[in-house]
Amino acid sequence: MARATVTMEVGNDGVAVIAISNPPVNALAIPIIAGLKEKFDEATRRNDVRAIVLTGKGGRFSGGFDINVFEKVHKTGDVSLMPDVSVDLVVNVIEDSKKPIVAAIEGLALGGGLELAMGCHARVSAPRAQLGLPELSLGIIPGFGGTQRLPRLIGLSKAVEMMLALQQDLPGAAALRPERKDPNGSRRRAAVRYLCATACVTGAVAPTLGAAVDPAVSTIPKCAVSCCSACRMRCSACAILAAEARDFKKLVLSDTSKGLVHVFFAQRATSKVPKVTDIGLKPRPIKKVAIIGGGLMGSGIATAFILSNISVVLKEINNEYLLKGRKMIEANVQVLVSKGKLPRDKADKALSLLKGVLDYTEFRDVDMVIEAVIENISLKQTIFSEIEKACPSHCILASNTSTIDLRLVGEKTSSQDRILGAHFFSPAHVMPLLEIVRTEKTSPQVILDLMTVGKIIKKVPVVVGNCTGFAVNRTFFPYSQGAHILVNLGVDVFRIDRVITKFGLPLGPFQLQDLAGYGVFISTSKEFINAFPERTFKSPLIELLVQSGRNGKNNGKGYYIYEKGSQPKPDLTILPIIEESRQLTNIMPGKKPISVTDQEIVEMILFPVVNEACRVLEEGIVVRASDLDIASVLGMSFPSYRGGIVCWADMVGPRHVYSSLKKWSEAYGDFFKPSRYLEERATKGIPLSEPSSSSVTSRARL
Ligand SMILES: C[C@H](O)CC(=O)SCCNC(=O)CCNC(=O)[C@H](O)C(C)(C)COP(=O)(O)OP(=O)(O)OC[C@H]1O[C@@H](n2cnc3c(N)ncnc32)[C@H](O)[C@@H]1OP(=O)(O)O
Repeated sequence: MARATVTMEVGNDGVAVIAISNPPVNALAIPIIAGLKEKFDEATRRNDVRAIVLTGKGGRFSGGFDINVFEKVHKTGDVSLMPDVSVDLVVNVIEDSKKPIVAAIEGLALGGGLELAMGCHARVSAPRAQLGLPELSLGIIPGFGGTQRLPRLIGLSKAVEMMLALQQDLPGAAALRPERKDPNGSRRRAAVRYLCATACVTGAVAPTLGAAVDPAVSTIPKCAVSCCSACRMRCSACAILAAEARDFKKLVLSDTSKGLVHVFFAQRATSKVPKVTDIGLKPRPIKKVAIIGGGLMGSGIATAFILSNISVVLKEINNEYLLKGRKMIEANVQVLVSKGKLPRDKADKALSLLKGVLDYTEFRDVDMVIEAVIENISLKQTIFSEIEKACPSHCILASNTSTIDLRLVGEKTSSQDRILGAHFFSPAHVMPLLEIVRTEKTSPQVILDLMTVGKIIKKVPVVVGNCTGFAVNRTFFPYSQGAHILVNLGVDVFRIDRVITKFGLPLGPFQLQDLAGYGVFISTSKEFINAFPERTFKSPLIELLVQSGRNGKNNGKGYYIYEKGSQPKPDLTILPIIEESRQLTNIMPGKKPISVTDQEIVEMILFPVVNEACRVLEEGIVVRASDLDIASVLGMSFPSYRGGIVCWADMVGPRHVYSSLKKWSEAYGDFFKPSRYLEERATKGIPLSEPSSSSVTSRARL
């Protein structure tokens, strides 16, 4: 591993070039901060140094403060692990230096990296460099003076936009002109070449922070904005910097930051799959993809590929279906154009990469096929036998099934080594998760190829094992089951949805069922009842709703009424249907509705999900617990600031999860029965996320 160092070279012209070297992103690790102080002190002392340039090696200025330090603070609770950079280095050493200091920015200057640059007397930036203060995506505010210096340089409103990541790309040559005459003007003029940064300013990440939901999250924007306003009011510089540092440290210790930092590392860990990414394989290029089935999923998948410049052959069984598929793809692309996210010429180029077909002739030179037809085993088996013959021998044969065992899908072929699941989430061109399902026969090369092309189409691929519902749907199956139990125990449907959205999920379980359509609920329920009969609850509610002519959003009538142009409204005419369901299930103790708090509603719905996650972990369906976290955030929209399902359960405490489930299983049956894994971890006081001694190692060691 390359060593983190800071170097200094002094030229004959008297310019000292101080360079940060900490690949891959020149993060400001503790030794780097110490090294910077040392080199700046030396440059200040030396008589042969007349001016200083601060830069980063390897084409990147700096990706900011070392996020690993936050992780250590979260583990230890010791905030003193973070050095005082704001005053100690940026003000006392850099800003107050008698010698002019210029930051030379290439590649990226993010977070603390940009803050260092802003402490310099001037900045020179490559036009395409990525500048941003993305701290909010980690649950914190900038802590090295960024809330003060950025507004001075680019104005308050742009600065706030950047910090809140409301505006991802400011115009390319947006000059970051000083808002007012700077008191350090003489030193600035003395700088060798004073240029305002003419950079492509990018808030690096557009976090979905759910600020309206979590009080801890909403304090972040408040802190950032109040620090910026203080700057505007020209409060004393030291007082403001102290306030910024205090708020920064307070936020670092919050659960929100813990969750978001965990998600940052969890997402990156998904790229490391033992015996796939660490055995020297090189990904093969995927230039042409065939998609079978132009329905909602198939057309979404096709959209994702053409938008990333990959040619798609879309196969349907007749012209009518083909036309429907094409129209859906065109509509997907058009939405992006209308929202200003895609220029018209790029949209036309993408659509030109789409070719509709009714037979397999075009399959002769495709690199990958993704089957996206209805969930029917024999139909899928026939298709896989046909594509095995029609495609070249290197071609990857993938299925977008969300539940069917992949060994069955490929049973009638002799190509099991190149068969795997490519499970996209609806809408496939929008949702970022790609669940890659491998069987014990899938070759590592094929997994690596799909991971690579998955990233090209801007997905986050998570490799999982083969079982009913795979990792994500299996883990979250109890989500709707728990909600149905609660309703049949007498809890109000709309209250459940309200409580769950307040917790941070975008939709409650019943609105989600309305959105997905009841057919999906009925067919997946069947699969799970077959696979796990001892822990499924058979609610008659959906069938009663179907009998009453409802099919959710599809026909405008479900738990809610859907009318064009207005928000879904609770439909109180379903109350007698719910009553009928309660009569049939007859699970209310003493025939009276149970009384529960909002917290109990959340826990009775989400603890069974945690319980299933425990089984998924025990069976080794995922490589590491954090893969389930990222899958829950990106596939099921679990709030990222809670860190994902397992991380959240560890924060809540496995003991509490276990004892609650045990109590409910005694009162309401085996659906709540704690799994062996949960019981063992809760009893021994081991976090659910900790790898078992026999399982693969954690992110840090991979
Ligand atoms: C006090 C200050 O105000 C506080 C701060 O500065 S907080 C930090 C602010 N900076 C950030 O949030 C930037 C975070 N990083 C990123 O957004 C992206 O990594 C990037 C745009 C810099 C580069 O993206 P990309 O080229 O796709 O590489 P990516 O895979 O994300 O990262 C490469 C490696 O660098 C690591 N890394 C990136 N930024 C890091 C950071 N600031 N600290 C520590 N490690 C970092 C990643 O964990 C990854 O490690 P791995 O290879 O072991 O998994």
